[in-house]
Amino acid sequence: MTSLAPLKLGLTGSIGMGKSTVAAMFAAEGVPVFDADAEVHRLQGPDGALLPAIEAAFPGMTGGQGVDRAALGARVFSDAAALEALEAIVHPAVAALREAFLTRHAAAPLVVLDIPLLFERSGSAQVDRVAVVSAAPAVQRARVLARPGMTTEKFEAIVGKQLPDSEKRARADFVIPTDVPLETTRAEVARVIACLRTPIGR
Ligand SMILES: CC(C)(COP(=O)(O)OP(=O)(O)OC[C@H]1O[C@@H](n2cnc3c(N)ncnc32)[C@H](O)[C@@H]1O)[C@@H](O)C(=O)NCCC(=O)NCCS
Ligand SMILES: Nc1ncnc2c1ncn2[C@@H]1O[C@H](COP(=O)(O)OP(=O)(O)OP(=O)(O)O)[C@@H](O)[C@H]1O
Repeated sequence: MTSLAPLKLGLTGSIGMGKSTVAAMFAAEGVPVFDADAEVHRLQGPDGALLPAIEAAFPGMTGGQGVDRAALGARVFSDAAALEALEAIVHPAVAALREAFLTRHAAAPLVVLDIPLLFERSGSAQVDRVAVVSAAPAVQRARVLARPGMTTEKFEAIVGKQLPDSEKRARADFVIPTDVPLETTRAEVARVIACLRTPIGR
């Protein structure tokens, strides 16, 4: 009997739209989730596998606690070439971890790949369906600017590097609203799972 590979749902959305929160809702429903951002934090954290390569490319940006995220963010979000150099170090490592995750969960009917830059780095070709988490711009802005160390300049630099939310919504199979009560978002997550678990949804 041929084993069906998992249906791969890409989960994406711009900064502060609610990817991590919605990914946790899928996980709570028993769906295996690959969290690319969490893997990047591990790779860049204390004893992270990428620290030597990042220190070589960006001297002084790592220490006992791993990458100095604020300093490296300030360095790369205002310099396209520097961001490209950092991505060239990080993205292949994340891709290898993503393949290991898919192998580990080969028998699951459905898996979620939480990838912030799914559309920006043509990752959508590697998934079967795409769900975009989305909220009104004012809600997104308020959430992100409330974060410690975040500035308007950094927020706008990051948003400027990400595909507009309207474009992501237009390209998505599912749009999961996050500027609504958590229960409403959770119900939408359950609906997406139910849809993808039926043969028609596949
Ligand atoms: C530069 C770094 C150290 C800054 O860390 P910091 O904790 O300050 O920001 P954080 O990682 O939480 O990202 C903040 C926001 O920027 C977005 N973002 C991160 N990297 C990028 C990128 N290369 N292009 C566009 N947006 C990005 C994230 O999706 C998030 O919405 C970090 O963002 C990083 O290493 N980025 C490069 C790797 C990458 O592309 N990661 C995102 C996809 S896996
Ligand atoms: N209905 C909702 N669904 C999801 N998040 C919500 C909702 N209502 C409020 N929030 C809040 O919005 C914030 C979303 O932040 P979260 O870290 O999930 O976004 P993100 O897209 O992962 O951000 P980043 O791209 O910076 O990693 C959280 O603080 C969450 O509690």
